Amino acid sequence: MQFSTMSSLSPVQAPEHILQLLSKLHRVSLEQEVAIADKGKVFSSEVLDDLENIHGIEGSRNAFDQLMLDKFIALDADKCQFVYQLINAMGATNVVEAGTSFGVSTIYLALAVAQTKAATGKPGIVIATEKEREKAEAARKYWAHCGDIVEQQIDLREGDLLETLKAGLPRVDLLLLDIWSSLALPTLKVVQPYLRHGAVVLADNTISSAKGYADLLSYLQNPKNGFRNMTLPFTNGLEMSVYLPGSQ
Ligand SMILES: C[S@@+](CC[C@H](N)C(=O)[O-])C[C@H]1O[C@@H](n2cnc3c(N)ncnc32)[C@H](O)[C@@H]1O
Repeated sequence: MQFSTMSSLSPVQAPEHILQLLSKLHRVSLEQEVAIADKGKVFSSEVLDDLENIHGIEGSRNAFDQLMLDKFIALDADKCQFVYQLINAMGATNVVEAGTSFGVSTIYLALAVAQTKAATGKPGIVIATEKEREKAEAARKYWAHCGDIVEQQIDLREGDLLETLKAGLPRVDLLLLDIWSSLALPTLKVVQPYLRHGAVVLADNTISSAKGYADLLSYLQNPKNGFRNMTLPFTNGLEMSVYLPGSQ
């Protein structure tokens, strides 16, 4: 199979049709966010606050879900490339993605896991999660367009991830939290028992959404929970924590 790189600055190696799809999907995602968010980027806690002013606490959650139903809210391309690099650097083969949407970041995770599996000979899987049936269906179509190299690496669990991640997880090398901020800590607590020593946990937008992530950040920063934590200076922040229980 012929592999190309996204651009001279991207580390991602994949067949040309996948790189073209990724560029297109990132573009659509950014256009959607500019159209609905004042800051040109969707931060779930801020959008929810705005909707609460219109619909009240009760109605805002439903209005938020409706608004997000056709939105990608994809992880930024540079962050996706970083996760791809990290998976290859760690030799990570078991990855959990909390929040899959239309499956853009998942494609990077799958491409990287295909490579680490080939390099290490270990088994592995990308466990993806999405509660909206329509989004899951669309994600599967994009992955099918990518082909076996992507499709075969993914176990998509449809439904509420606080339920779907409760059982059947392997020893997890990397957890990507790309989910509404209020769900990040509950998700981490579900996955934490499966994290291997040295596992990496990433969470998106932790600078811009520091308020929404207050509980997650204080949990990660409390040494008794086993994490060593830092904020990477990507746009809006990307939290990187390494799970090293017993070493504090
Ligand atoms: C920020 S988007 C994920 C974007 C994706 N990682 C990407 O880069 O393309 C978050 C997604 O999480 C989904 N989600 C929200 N709550 C969920 C839950 N309880 N269980 C599973 N998925 C959920 C939303 O429907 C939304 O599609």
